[in-house]
Parts: sequence; structure tokens; C-alpha cells
Amino acid sequence: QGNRGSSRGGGRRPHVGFYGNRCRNVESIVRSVVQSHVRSNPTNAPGILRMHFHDCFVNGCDGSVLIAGNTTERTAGPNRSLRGFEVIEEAKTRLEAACPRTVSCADILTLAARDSVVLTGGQSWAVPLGRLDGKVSRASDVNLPGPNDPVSKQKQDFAAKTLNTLDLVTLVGGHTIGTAGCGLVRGRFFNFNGTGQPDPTIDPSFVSLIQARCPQNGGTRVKLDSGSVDKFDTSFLRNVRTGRVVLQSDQLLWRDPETRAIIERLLGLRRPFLRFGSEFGNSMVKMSLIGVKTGSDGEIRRVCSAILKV
Ligand code: HEM
Ligand SMILES: [Ca+2]
Ligand SMILES: [Ca+2]
Repeated sequence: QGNRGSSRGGGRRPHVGFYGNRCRNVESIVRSVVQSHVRSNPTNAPGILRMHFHDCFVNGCDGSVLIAGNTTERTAGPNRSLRGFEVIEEAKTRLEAACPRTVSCADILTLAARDSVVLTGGQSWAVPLGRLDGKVSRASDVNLPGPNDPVSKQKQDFAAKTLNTLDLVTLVGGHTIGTAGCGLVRGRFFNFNGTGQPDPTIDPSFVSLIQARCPQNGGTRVKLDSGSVDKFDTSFLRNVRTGRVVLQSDQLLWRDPETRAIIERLLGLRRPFLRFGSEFGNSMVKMSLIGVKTGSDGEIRRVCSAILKV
């Protein structure tokens, strides 16, 4: 026990209750920090959920996205608009005081993502813990699905991470909270594929709404779910069905027969029905186990923004 390092999880798989007596209050500490930051700034909830996705899809759920530096993942295009780093860091500071060198930043981010969903009204789930923090973070490793990707590419990218098409549709349902930069959506609403016209699959009344929010020479960010940007519900999926979402990758999920059928099942329009609330937790647990490190390829950082010095 002199060296807790040997019991940091070498060879073990993450499981619910991993910290046990070694850090009794890990979940309540993370929850209270996330709660206070989401209350003071609600954009932290979507920010943290997206950060967890961007962590898991690049070198596994190992906190690699949290590392600061000139050439780390954080500097890559899709990560420049991430928010909530200070929330994870504050939880880490509190946990280092309560249980020194015990709780990984990868686990903190995973818990914080679950808490962000619950704080916005989503259904809770039990989070397997015991991930170690990774020791590399390179901008050049960042290769995430993009907002104009066809469904075939989205399916491929998720399959490459052991996630199936139900996981894809369910997890993209996370776009029920948060916003997107106007720069990523304007093209579709003013000049779709060089036609000089908006994408014809968009509901016309929604076209004018977004054109007003993201005019050609202005605007900042738009809601991913125009129905309830702060509420974790099925409103986003209903908006996919009616052609009222801003990202092309999201709208395309209604054109592909397989992903369309899953949306219908999640909305209770097609049997066998699926419940978005519980499916989201199931798929999040799967995503949170991608490429997890539990041996010598990992460590417990002291601060989440820096790899331990050797
Ligand atoms: C095909 C897969 C996906 C694509 C192409 C995609 C794309 C995007 C894009 C382009 C944005 C806007 C970013 C910005 O302008 O700042 C965004 C935001 C967001 N994404 Fe995704 N995403 C995908 C999957 C996911 C998954 C799996 C999750 C989590 C489960 C997720 C959660 C979020 C959240 C919460 C936001 C809002 C962030 C904020 O408000 O700060 N996305 N996504
Ligand atoms: Ca990672
Ligand atoms: Ca919503």
C-alpha cells in the first residue's frame, strides 16, 4: 500500500464502484463541482459532454484531450471550441485534497459528462471507473467526424470505435443540448453545395430563422436543438425528423433508412420502441470504455492539464 501505483488498476477493467474506500466521495465531489459550474454557466454542460466524446474518440477515454500545450489535442480544429476545462481542473484539485493521487482525470471527465446530462434533465446511469490517464496528446492524432460527413462515414467512424448504428444515432442525440458556431452551418442555409440556395431538405420556416441568427456577415452560435437547447430530451430527434436541425450530418440521419428507423423507434413511432433516456446511458457506457488504459500505458496525473514529469 506504500505505493498505491500498483493498485491503480494495472490489468483491471473499469467497473462501477472502482474507487470504493480509496475515495469514498469521488462521485459527490465531481457532481457538486459540475453542478455549481453549470448553474453559473449552462454552456458548461454541453461543453463537458462534447469534451468526453472528443477524448474517447482520440486515443481512447484517457484524458488526452485535457493536456495543455502548443501541439496537443486541444489545439486541433474541432477542439478549439471545447469548453469546461476549468470545471474538470477544479474537480481534480478538490479530489487531490480529498484522495491524493488516486482519481484519474479520465474518470473525472467521464463522471462530469454523466452529471452534465443529469443536470440538464437526462436519465442517470452508473459509470464504470478505473481508467488511467494517457501519456500522449498530439494534435495530429485528432481525427473526428465532421459536420458535413455522410451517414456512411459516420457509421464507419463509430464502427471503428466498436460503436454500432444504434449507438451512433443515440449518441448524436446528445445534440439535444448545446450550440454550433455559425461558420459551420451558414453554407447550408445560404448556398448549399454551390447552388446559391439553402439545402432543400430544411423546413423553409427554419431557413429564415437560422438565416436571421447567422446572417452572412455576422452571428455567433446557434442552438443544435431549436426546441430546448438546455434540456436533455428527445426534442432534437423530433427536429431531425421535421428538417429543423442546423448540422448537415444530423439532418442526413433522417435520409438514411437505417438511421431513420432508429430515430422513429427512439421517438416511439416504430416498433420495437426504444427509450432515448436509457439508450443514451447504455451507449455512453460503451463509448466511455473505448481504448481505456489500465496498465503501464497510463498514470494518475496531479493536474489534468499536464502529463507527469518523468
Ligand atoms: C457524427 C458524429 C458527430 C458530429 C459530426 C458532431 C459534430 C458537432 C459539431 C460540428 C458541433 C458544433 C461545434 C462548434 O461549433 O463549437 C457539435 C457540438 C456538440 N456535440 Fe457533436 N458531433 C458528433 C457526435 C457527438 C457525440 C457522440 C456527442 C456526445 C455524446 C456530441 C455532443 C455534442 C455537444 C453536447 C455539442 C455542443 C457543444 C457546445 O455547446 O459547446 N456530439 N458536434
Ligand atoms: Ca483520449
Ligand atoms: Ca433539448
